Amino acid sequence: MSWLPKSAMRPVGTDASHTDCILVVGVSRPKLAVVFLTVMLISLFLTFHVLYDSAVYNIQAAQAVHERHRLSLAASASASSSFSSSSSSSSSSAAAAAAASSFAGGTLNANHLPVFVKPVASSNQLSHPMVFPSSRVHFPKTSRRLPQALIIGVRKCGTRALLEMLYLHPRIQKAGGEVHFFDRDENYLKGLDWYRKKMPHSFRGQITIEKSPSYFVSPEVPERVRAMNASIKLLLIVREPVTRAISDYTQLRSHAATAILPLAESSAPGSGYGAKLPTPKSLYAKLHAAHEYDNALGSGAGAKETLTGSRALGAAARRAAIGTTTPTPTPSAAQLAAKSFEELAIFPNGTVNEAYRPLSISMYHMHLHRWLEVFPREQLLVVNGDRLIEDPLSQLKRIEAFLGIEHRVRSEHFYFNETKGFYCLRYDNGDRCLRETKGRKHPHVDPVVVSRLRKFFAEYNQRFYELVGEDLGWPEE
Ligand SMILES: Nc1ncnc2c1ncn2[C@@H]1O[C@H](COP(=O)(O)OS(=O)(=O)O)[C@@H](OP(=O)(O)O)[C@H]1O
Repeated sequence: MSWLPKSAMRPVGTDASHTDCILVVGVSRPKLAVVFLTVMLISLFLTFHVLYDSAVYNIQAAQAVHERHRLSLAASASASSSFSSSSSSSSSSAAAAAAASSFAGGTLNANHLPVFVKPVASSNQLSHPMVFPSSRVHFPKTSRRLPQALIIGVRKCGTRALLEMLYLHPRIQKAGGEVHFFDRDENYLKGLDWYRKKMPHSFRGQITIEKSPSYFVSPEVPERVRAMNASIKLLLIVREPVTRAISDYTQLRSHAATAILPLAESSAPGSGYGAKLPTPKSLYAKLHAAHEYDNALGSGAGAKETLTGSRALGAAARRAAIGTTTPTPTPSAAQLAAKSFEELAIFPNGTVNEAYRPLSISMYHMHLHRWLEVFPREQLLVVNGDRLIEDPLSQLKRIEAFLGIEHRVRSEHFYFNETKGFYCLRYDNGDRCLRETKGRKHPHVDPVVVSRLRKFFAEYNQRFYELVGEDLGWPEE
């Protein structure tokens, strides 16, 4: 750029008395000017970036110190009052009711602040791990990532509680609902990109988890999961099989429908307890034939699981038409809903209706077998659902170790809610319990039937213990 000498300026027009003049500014080296301007813009951008950077860091650090402080207060309060449970639990349940849905309600809690916050050098040291040891905050981009871990089931064993409890950990991100990518063809055919878009945003280093309990019992799922990620970590939560079946029945009945396979009758005589155990293959063939029925039942939470009579009956009719099952008259959903668990689980001749869906899902060994044909045992962790109810922390510690993440979920994150009868979660922004569809009151079941079913399951359970290499100690009568 150069200034022209004064002589280069001349009056505009003929009237020299006017002072108007033209200043001509020329750029002698345009390329250099462009470079100069670019450098200016870049430094301007960097200045703003650093300012923004440090502002966000200060906010995060303040929040984390606050959270840490709050947790230590809560811990000391609970230690001193050793559970002011009844009053706090009722207020907590009110808070939970207000929270309306599941534990977290989808809001970010302080634990889910970016995990790269620099620790504060004080006694209030942040509990957030320092991923980047430098003195300034780094901003790794968030993106939607395919899950690195799956809760594959089992339905009614505490899959929702497990996911919400895991979400307490800052390294965990969860898919909000059940995606049913691998078990529903209409979703699977949409491809992995569709699935990825169903995942939450996560930071690098966080683990995304999805849960769809029907994955466990759907035959095509293990191969499909392996095709996506052969080293994925699998979480399987199980519960004492008879209790699980009763829970399943309770849920189905509460939706005014009850699961009974139309082909159940064909397996009635001599196929129940005391008869020769069916092979996993033959049992599985039956389940496979009833797969549509399973989908009609749904396997997720809440209303999705409602079995509409027409849909179930339609599936049964189609199967009958293509000859996959004995064409038996199908009772209406209302008739089924009116039946007791005892009637559905045990035939009048005293044998166990092993094709009754709530029972066949509880035959864990049969389903697990297929998973272990595809995945090595070390890639699967069996979580004890009964223990998760009584002592969630013990199970969460195992899972943290299995997932290779530091122990971050602490007893301060839980409190026992007397009203609900379950542990609820303590977030920085409030206490949350699972909604009322979790922890329903089970109907009274004749102890003779319970004992009969436990005997029936004893051998199946042994096979399951052998597969997982652990005895879960479920009662045998
Ligand atoms: N903390 C806490 N709060 C409430 N409920 C808890 C909790 N921990 C485990 N459970 C048990 O979870 C059972 C429901 O299991 P799922 O979430 O797998 O059900 S579903 O398949 O998704 O419908 C549910 O079964 P039911 O008691 O039969 O309703 C609970 O026993």
